[in-house]
Amino acid sequence: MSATVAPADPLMANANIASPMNVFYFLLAPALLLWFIYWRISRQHMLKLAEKIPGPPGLPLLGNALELIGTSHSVFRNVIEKGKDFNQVIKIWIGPKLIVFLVDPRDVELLLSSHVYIDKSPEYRFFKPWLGNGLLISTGHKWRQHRKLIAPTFHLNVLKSFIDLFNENSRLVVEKMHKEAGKTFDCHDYMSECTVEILLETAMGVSKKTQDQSGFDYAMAVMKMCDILHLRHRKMWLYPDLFFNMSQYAKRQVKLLDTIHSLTRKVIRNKKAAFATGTRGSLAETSIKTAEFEKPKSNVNTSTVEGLSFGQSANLKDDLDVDENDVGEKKRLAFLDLLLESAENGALISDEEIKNQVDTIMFEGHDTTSAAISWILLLLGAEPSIQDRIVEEIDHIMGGDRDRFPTMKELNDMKYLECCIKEGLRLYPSVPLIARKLVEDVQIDDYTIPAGTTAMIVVYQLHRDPAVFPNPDKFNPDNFLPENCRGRHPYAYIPFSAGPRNCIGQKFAVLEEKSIISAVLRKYRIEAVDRRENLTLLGELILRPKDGLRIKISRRE
Ligand code: HEM
Repeated sequence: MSATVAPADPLMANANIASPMNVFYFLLAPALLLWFIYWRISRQHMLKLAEKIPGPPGLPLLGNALELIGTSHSVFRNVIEKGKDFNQVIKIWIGPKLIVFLVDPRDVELLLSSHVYIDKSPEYRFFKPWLGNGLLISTGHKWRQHRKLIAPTFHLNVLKSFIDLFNENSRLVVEKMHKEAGKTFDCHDYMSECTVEILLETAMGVSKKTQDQSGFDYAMAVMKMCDILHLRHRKMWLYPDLFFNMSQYAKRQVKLLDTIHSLTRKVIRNKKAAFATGTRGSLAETSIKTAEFEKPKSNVNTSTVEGLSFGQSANLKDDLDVDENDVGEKKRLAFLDLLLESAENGALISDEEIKNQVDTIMFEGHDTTSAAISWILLLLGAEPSIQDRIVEEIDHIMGGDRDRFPTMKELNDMKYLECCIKEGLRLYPSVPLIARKLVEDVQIDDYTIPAGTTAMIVVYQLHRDPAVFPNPDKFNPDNFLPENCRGRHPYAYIPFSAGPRNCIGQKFAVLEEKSIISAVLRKYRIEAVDRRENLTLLGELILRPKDGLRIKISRRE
């Protein structure tokens, strides 16, 4: 028994001192010190260059982190206020992390038009459990390969086959909203459900009736998931997965992802089953059959269909503007049809990658558009004369028939409505911040921004530059009349980003918005209940107000 008590033998005592644990601790301290010295030296370049960039003073080690602690609203307000103080390039430190904000169109062009600075900032990794290696967050060869594959599935040639489904779902949401007539309600809930269901029936090609889960449940799970991701951005201690996984948020995330992924898994299962029987195209049924889209004469270039070009793509050709002659038969398939066909024909895309892309399109394709449409309904609700002008335009184009639904050509012709949509996205860009990780030093104005920095484009502020948009806070659709756009810097207005990583769904989004808004306005007069100046803005992944967007509707005679 006595042998198990404290060793009397000094040799045994020495053996304990040299136990593996003690050796580990003994070596850990110098290893950490060496690592710290190496880390400091490797950052000399960054620290030296960062010193020259203007920015608010910060605390040792923490930098400006304390200014970014708080509610989502206060953080967004701080970012916008700081931007006003400095106007051009501004740096802040969040602990060891250097962030540079850009709000000048020339600087934004330098970054976004480049094929070098295409990497998303490290915070996008929080999306991984949800979107895997989908288009939004992937980079390098995989991103290029998949972008090339997917971009043509949002070409106008494909979109024209969606018009009846856009119209059918617009009709349904107008019908659903009928029970709200005369009451105050949040229009965002309706728009979320409608935009999810449009995506299911168009890009995914399944019928919403065959999904067990409503578009609304999915949209709500997405919104709560975005809250968690945004919380991780704001709370530094939740950055490392180790700490996040121990928090209550990780458990909530697992449940939300289960709801989200169960919808996307079912979509793929349904579509695969149809595919196996040789069925291509959407499985959804529609009672609306609009007149066939007029096929353009062969010498007409469809690459810039007037009225559907936004920001940079209004002036430059990009991969979304593929000339009709370049688009092979295979590329005319809708999104999920094309992915399944590609997987069948070779190794371009695996099952897991298909799931990632479906999750990405379902998220990017509904949350952005539902926010944009809801903002516009609120803005129009405060401007009866602008509403009347849109309705006049619609009546003029559709011969005063408010019961039938517009063709693709008629949607294209709704130019004033388009100005309103553009103006809505100027004031309330669905994606208010775009972040890139700089993989190389970049010269911007008089400053060299070092590699390793996160470059943050503050779209919200860029769109409110009084030098570009006089009286920038006013809702003024005339800002987008052709004569007022002339000479405007192409990167001064970028709701869909710009350059090689711009939004692949922008034409889809504009057509969908036109279809829904024109359907709502044909039936209802809108009155804004919330005042813009009283709204608490959450500048999260998607720009939205804290308490929804409340309007009233009344039947239009
Ligand atoms: C009003 C509606 C929309 C707005 C304002 C919008 C805006 C944007 C912006 C700003 C980006 C760049 C994000 C970044 O670089 O961090 C983006 C990327 C993207 N968007 Fe949209 N979007 C909209 C609708 C859609 C729709 C309808 C789809 C698909 C159906 C879509 C699919 C995508 C995808 C896949 C990307 C990633 C592209 C890439 O990185 O190559 N978006 N969008």
